[in-house]
Amino acid sequence: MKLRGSPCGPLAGAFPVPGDKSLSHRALIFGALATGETVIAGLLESEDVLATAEALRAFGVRVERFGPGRWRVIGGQWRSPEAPVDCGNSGTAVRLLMGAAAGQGVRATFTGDSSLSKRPMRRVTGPLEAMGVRIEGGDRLPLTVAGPVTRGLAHLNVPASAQVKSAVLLAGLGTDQPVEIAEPVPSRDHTEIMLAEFGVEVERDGTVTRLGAKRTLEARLVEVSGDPSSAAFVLGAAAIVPGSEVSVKDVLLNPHRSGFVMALQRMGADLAMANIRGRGGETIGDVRVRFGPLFGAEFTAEEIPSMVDEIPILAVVAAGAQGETRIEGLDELRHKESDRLALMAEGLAACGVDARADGDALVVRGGAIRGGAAVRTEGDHRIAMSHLVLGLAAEQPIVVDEAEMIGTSFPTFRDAMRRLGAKIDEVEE
Ligand SMILES: O=C(O)C1=C[C@@H](OP(=O)(O)O)[C@@H](O)[C@H](O)C1
Ligand SMILES: C=C(OP(=O)(O)O)C(=O)O
Repeated sequence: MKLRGSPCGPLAGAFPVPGDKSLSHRALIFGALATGETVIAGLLESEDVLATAEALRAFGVRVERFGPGRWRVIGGQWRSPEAPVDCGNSGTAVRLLMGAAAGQGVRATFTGDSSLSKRPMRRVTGPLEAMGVRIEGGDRLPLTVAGPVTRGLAHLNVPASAQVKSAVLLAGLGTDQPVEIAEPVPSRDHTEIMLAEFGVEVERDGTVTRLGAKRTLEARLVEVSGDPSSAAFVLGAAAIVPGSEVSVKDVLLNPHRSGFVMALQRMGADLAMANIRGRGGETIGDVRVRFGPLFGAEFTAEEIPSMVDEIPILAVVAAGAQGETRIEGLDELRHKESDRLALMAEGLAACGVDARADGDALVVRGGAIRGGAAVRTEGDHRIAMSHLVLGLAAEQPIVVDEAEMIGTSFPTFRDAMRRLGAKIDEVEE
């Protein structure tokens, strides 16, 4: 399905964004490792998260939906699935499940779609192998992981990856040996926070995270807050469509996830945060953005992990700003659902924006956005949503070639945007 984002009037409204994808995967997996019945409210029911739910069933775990966003997971000992476990498009699903399965001492073969099958996995299987886990396969799926974990590990998490850190911590639940991870640049810490909520002893000492003696989980209630990576499309659109004013409610504001909000502020956006509070060990709140003048800015490699999935929409915001924006340290973007660095430079340029990749940096010079182009997404949800938002602020509509994949992270994107006044519609073929 092709979608078109067209120039439109001001966006206005307030709404709660759907549940956070990172928290949703973790709530299901941790519930599956816990003793007792975990109840989850606000789970993101996107394809990536549903892939995790289905995978857990293959491991013999009872996972049930009992209402919109309301799920029940009955944890216990996992069994080795006979058939390969298909993780679809989701890097988080496959990498966290490899670690968790190893820690449970089971054997499983993991597969994924064509995009996931191109993504590097050695970054996870390497550390798991060092923990005594048997691995069959190379750097790409399909791969077989066979527990048990027989050794502890001290791991240096470079490049900063929360998926690798999580896989090591989850595998570490299966041993009483020391397990620690050092991070020169911190990646998102939802695993550390949620494991502690589930009763695991997690010691955090500056840049080092260590598992303590208690490595068992007890079931609990998990309330999933709004996804800042989805909110970024809404806020980014409000920042560049003249006259807009939009608020997102109950969104996760963990400092390792709020890089995009900080970036908007640095670019001069009219932005306010309110109602900041704690929930389930995380910080959440509401964010309001009003259209106003934006200015180009520089972002360094150290800032990237706090907005790694938001770089495509940040590049779109940069297209609507005055002057040059330079975003450094984007090598990891080449290893996501697509080569996001190359596709953003290509898509923006096709829409008449002065944008280019410069080594592992993205350089965007803002100004009038011509649009009037069809853009290639290579099935990457964030590339699709970013260009649809760009179309709202362009002179001519922008068409994206494949929009189904938006369902992997933000299935209600089109409805949510349309309710705010955005013009996003299907292109008849
Ligand atoms: O742990 C997570 O939930 C995620 C970590 C990030 O990946 P890396 O760990 O590869 O940086 C991010 O890009 C992904 O969307 C979700
Ligand atoms: C990179 C992403 O997800 P994952 O790694 O889980 O596929 C994303 O959602 O942008």
